[in-house]
Amino acid sequence: MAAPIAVAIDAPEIETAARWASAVAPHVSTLKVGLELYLRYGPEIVATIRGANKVELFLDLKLHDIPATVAGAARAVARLRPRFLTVHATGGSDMIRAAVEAAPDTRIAAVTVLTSLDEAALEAVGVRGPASDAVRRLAVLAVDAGARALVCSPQEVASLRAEVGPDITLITPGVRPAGAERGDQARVATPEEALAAGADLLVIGRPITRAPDPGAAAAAIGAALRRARATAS
Ligand SMILES: O=C(O)c1cc(=O)[nH]c(=O)n1[C@@H]1O[C@H](COP(=O)(O)O)[C@@H](O)[C@H]1O
Repeated sequence: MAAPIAVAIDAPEIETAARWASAVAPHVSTLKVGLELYLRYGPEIVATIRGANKVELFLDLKLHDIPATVAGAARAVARLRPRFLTVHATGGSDMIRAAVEAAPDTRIAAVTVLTSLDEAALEAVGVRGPASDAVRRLAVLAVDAGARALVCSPQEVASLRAEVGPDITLITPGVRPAGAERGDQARVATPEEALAAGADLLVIGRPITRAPDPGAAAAAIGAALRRARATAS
């Protein structure tokens, strides 16, 4: 079974993206296309990434605007039939609901607090207290507005699961295998920790795509997750 991993295909050009996609697709459930590729290539990149790869598509555009504009944007990309589409939860209830209504066949995933932000960075933008408090507040707001998926760091997954129940898909970037470079991620955990905490889908980019052999890196993390699952059950 493909591992519950969304590989972030954050490449500067389409040829590299296609190479990464075909290398990792046999090992993972999902491929994620984000702003870097979508803003350069638009729907063409979605067709390329899907190509012959049997994977779900995660379109990570992190929409954040007034409700009417987000509705229009969500409608524009809904025809690409992504499994997931991200919006920023801080856009508020009406904006999230507008996205949900505009893309009924897509799971709108509300990004709570970016995994690159630590407590000090949050305070600098006016959010006081632990990141987990803001994550919880935004998660409840997003689910009440109809979002069926949430993006948070692995550090908040266990408490969010208790808060929102089993039916909401919990997606965690900020995943770093032991010893991997953290880069710009602040709130991180290993793949095994994220899974044990209750994440449904782990977003992993550079630890896979920047490895000497991305296919082997994806396979190795997938195998580690299967071992962790077998030990836990
Ligand atoms: O929405 C996301 O996917 C996302 C939310 C978030 O809070 N943090 C975050 O890193 N991401 C995305 O997850 C991916 C993480 O990539 P790596 O840091 O290379 O593993 C990037 O494509 C980010 O855009």
